[in-house]
Amino acid sequence: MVNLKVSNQKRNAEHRLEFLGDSANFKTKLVKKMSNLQTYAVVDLEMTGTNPNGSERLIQFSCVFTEGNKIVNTFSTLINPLRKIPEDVQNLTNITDKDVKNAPTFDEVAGTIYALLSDTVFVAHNIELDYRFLNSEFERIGFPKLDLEGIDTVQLAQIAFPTLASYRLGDLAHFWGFKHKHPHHADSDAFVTAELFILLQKKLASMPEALLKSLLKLSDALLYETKQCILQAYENKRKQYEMLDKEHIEVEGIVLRRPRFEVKKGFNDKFPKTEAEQSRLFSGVIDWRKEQAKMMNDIHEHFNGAEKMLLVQAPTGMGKTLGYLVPGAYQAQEGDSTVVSTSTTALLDQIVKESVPLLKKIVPFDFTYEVMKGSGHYIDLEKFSHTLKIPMNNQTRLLQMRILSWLWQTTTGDMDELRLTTYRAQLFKMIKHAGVGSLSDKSAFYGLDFVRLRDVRVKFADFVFTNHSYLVRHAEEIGKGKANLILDEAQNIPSVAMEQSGSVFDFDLVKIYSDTLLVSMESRISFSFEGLIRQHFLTKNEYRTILRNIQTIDHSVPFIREKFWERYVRTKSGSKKEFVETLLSPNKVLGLLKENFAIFLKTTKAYTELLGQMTEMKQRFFRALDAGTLDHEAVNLLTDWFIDCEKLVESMEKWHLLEFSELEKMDETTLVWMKYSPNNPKTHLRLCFSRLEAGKYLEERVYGYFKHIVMCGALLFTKKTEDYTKDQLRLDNDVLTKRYQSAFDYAHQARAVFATDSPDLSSMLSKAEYHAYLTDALADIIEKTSLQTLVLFNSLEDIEAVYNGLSVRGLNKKREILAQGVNGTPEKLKKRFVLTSSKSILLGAGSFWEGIDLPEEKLELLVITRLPFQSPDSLINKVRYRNVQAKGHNPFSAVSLPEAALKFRQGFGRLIRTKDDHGILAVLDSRIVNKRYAHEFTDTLPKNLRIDRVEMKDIPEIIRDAEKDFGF
Ligand SMILES: Nc1ncnc2c1ncn2[C@@H]1O[C@H](COP(=O)(O)OP(=O)(O)OP(=O)(O)O)[C@@H](O)[C@H]1O
Repeated sequence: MVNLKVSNQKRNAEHRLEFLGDSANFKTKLVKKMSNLQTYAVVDLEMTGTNPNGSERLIQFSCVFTEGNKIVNTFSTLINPLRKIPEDVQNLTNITDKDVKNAPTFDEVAGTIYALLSDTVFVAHNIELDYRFLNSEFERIGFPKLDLEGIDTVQLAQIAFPTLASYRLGDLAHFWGFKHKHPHHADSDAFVTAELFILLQKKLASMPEALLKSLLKLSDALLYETKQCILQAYENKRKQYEMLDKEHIEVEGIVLRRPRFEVKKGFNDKFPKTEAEQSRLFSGVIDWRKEQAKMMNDIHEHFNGAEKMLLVQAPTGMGKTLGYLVPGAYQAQEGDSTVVSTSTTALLDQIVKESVPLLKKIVPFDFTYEVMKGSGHYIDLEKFSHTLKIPMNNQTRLLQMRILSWLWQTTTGDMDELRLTTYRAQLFKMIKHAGVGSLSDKSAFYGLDFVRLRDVRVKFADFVFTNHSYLVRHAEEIGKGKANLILDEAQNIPSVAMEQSGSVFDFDLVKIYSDTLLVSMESRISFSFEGLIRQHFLTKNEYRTILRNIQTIDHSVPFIREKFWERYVRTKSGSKKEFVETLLSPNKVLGLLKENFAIFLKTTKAYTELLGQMTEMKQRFFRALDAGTLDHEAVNLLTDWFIDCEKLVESMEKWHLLEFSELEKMDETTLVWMKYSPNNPKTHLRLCFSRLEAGKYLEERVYGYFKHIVMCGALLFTKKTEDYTKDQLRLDNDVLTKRYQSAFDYAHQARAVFATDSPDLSSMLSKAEYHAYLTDALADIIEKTSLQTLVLFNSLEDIEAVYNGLSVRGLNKKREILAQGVNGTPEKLKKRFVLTSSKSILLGAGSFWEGIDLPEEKLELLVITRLPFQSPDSLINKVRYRNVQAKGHNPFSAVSLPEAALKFRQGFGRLIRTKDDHGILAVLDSRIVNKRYAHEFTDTLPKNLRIDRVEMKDIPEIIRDAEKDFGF
């Protein structure tokens, strides 16, 4: 690293280069230039802030030069900004006022930097910020703007490695093990970016020519001259005349892996029952754990016995997943497949990414598995291929490039692999799979379709991994009467079954979408459907019938809505409630529709016809795109029209629930209700359907399709809730049950601290006050401790509010704070949380309470913000409670309290995952101390766990004390 000592003199460019004191290097540079070897200047800047108003100044400039994929020189200098560096920037960069006191000012080094960068290509991680900032600094002191080609390594990394959880420099450096001595220090950031840039160029060079060609076609959308990297890789490949390897196939410019069907080799290994056999099998991979071994043996025996059901209560962190996977794998040689269903997709992801690779190392034979999710998770290749031909904005083009690169690697086509924060982009609506039934066998992609291939492979798979919501809808096709079923966290399946059988018909959404379509179709101002008729895309008559069907829906759905409103909505003026739910019966709905029979029939006919017309139009559109018979405007118009029409059709999907035959089928176990805003007759009116009781549904539509079923959970029920849970799961009272002991020494591995003085939450004045209180409490803990922390919440709304509160205080600049729903999906956040090199804080709800595995230093402090009572206001819960009441029980003590206590115990279970693990639990809700039911929660915790009960202000102190005990 060259450290500059500069004089105040202005120097000319030649002078400045000599000034580097490395003239030999300068000469070699010139020689290389002449031989056309491009020099890249990989730059990183640190500044007093990022405010774009021209008030911020540079505090460090660093640059690493690369040529031919090698680092050839480096340059770095601190810069005196002639002002105070804000505290948070000093913390982030570790550059203090003292460090820059004797450094040169920008005026003094500007000439040198300018000369150094001339004739190079400017490379940066987030080029927009660095290039613009540097140029505005030059302009400020009277230099001309730099006119360099530029490359952005963020975009290149997103294309070259499309499935990473994060593209932040620190995370990428950590992922590849690049040395990053001082993150957020420009010299080390520039060095790491240079290493990354070299890696990215190598990755591009490894891509096949056909893929590079398709990427190149879209690459005008990239920032600055980032495209050049793709062009260069493509040109090099073209010169090599390399054929596409046998593993891949190209269809219409999309490079895909050739489908492979693994032929299973016969094996005949006996299930290891004894400690000696098991220890031999596990050796070098996992430990032999007594209780886990017992569980394996019990499940193996169950799979080979006569009983259908087995309940397994295995304490958290015991290794339940391998406890059922090992016997499942051995069952494959009996010709049985094992279906494993988890309660969330985050847990599904965890099994596939973490437990399956372990299992592969343990068992001495190979096994196959398939993951089953709803078809909407998968990409429809035909649809994606069409989007490549349609005009798109730059953001979408970048996404398409990432998808092209991902398709070169993926074997599943599951878009979750892309780990995007949201899948809300319009592109995903256009390319998501709508099920095998929606495919055309004439498509060039038909034989390669991911969902079709998955459905073929699943027939031969030894394991099928799915989640409860997919299982309850597809049990017949997955189980086929011969598979065994493992229900992980089985206590959750009744509510999933209830939810899945539920549907909503939103009258007003239909009206919104039909209005939008009519505006575009009836418009005479802009280019309209007449243009399509002129281009012979459709006839005038076809246009009229499509328009008529949409108009029918547009008139008659609101008409029926009014009938429901007039008859059943009871408005109470001054009601504070945002929404009211009114119970109806299927019979009442049927009666009202019968009174309006003619209009109901007309709507059904229009909807059915529109569905057919849309499919026909789509096929015609794709043919026209291939033939190139439509002009640019027509393509745009139709693309928008299809998106709007798709929305209308989707909003009408549940219309079939109003079919008389459907309504007549509904018995007393189906609940129908209306949901509306009582104070505003103009807001959405929704008709909701749901099952009241899950047991019958599970018995008929799930259990029947499996040979043996194992229901697992940490604590499926307590004495008090046993009857209720068994009733919900439709289990006999004397169902075979196995319980296992925990192997952890909680007295030495964990500590807990409870707040005694949190305000009574029910009497707090507003949500905002609760959020402010919680933000204060958490900020205090975050500022005074430095542990890897998971904070559990009961709602995403609370997470967002607290995250914003912590950010306003600047805490997210000191520690990485990951917030579910703000920074990404649970899967993505978990990966970031586990990979991150610094001690971060994760704010999570839902799946973070149960099943998520964060061993040892990956979780040191667990904060429970509030006892996890479910909202009693949702109609489903109201009805559940009413049913319990009707049976003579108190709903609070019989359902809501025990459910919350079990969830609380699950949450605590995240803390200790191995024998060497240590952790601290902090509960910020003083109901766990003060309420008469507090013991219901504490009883679920290990008996020998040390618990301190202190005022909120003393909690950080206790945590620090425990921190010392555990040697964190
Ligand atoms: N025999 C073993 N030896 C060492 N590590 C193990 C063994 N069995 C499992 N593990 C590890 O222990 C951790 C906990 O396992 P698992 O995720 O199956 O927990 P669990 O028992 O299902 O708990 P929870 O109910 O909280 O989900 C995992 O990291 C797993 O890889």
